Amino acid sequence: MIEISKLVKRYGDFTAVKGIDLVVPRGELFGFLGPNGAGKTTTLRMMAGILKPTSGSIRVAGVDLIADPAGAKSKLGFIPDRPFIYEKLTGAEFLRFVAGLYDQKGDDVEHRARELLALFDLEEWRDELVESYSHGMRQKLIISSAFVHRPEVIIVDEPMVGLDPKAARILKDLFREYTHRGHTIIFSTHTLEVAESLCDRLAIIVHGEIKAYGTMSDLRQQLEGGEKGLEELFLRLTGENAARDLMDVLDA
Ligand SMILES: Nc1ncnc2c1ncn2[C@@H]1O[C@H](COP(=O)(O)OP(=O)(O)OP(=O)(O)O)[C@@H](O)[C@H]1O
Repeated sequence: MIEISKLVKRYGDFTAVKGIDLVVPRGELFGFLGPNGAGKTTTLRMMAGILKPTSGSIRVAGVDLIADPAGAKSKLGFIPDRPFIYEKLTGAEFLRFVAGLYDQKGDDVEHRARELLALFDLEEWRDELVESYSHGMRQKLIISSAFVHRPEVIIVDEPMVGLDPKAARILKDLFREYTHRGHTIIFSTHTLEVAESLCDRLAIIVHGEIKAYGTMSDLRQQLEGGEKGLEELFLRLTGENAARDLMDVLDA
């Protein structure tokens, strides 16, 4: 599980994240939604321990990320929105390398790496250098690397970007199975259908603040939305009339 309290991030005079409180329990699949620039990536990167908060606290599986970063990070996997992989490693070597960072090696790691590569149709490419991989293949490899050491919590920034429909479907199934087995996954997405169909609970972030939070039915109640879908709820929170207002300005 992950607990964040009064989390703030300032870049100079600009406050990107304005005191977020959130608890995501064990076994939950949690989604962050929000317009461009809302603060999703900043929040996820702080949760993953790769960006230092200005203030506030983060606990990962009970370990304080600021007081004990190595201890907290040992329980985490992170999938960034822009994958970085060493070009001169093969797919299999990269997975072995990442598992090694978590002090894991041997037959179990090899077995899990093989299964993950097979799941994402990368088996044939396992011994090829990453420099020859397409964007989608790199994305699938980086996703595999977050699962290979079986962390308690996985944090994912826009997981579906660049994946073909088959890989996107596999990833959704993997997320569901992984959380059903008691792990926690937190991800951001712009795909409302993905959020609606996949998340146990979700939060909508606007201008660095959580504006709505809970299950889909909680969100509908908070916004007095009746049976409205996520798209309408989202647009109501984030300003649905932007295009119409622009047309007025353009006098179209
Ligand atoms: N290194 C930085 N220096 C200054 N401002 C930054 C920096 N990184 C992010 N910001 C600002 O913080 C705000 C939040 O950015 P962030 O990337 O977290 O948004 P996001 O919700 O992930 O957006 P998107 O959906 O477009 O990816 C934005 O206004 C952005 O310009």
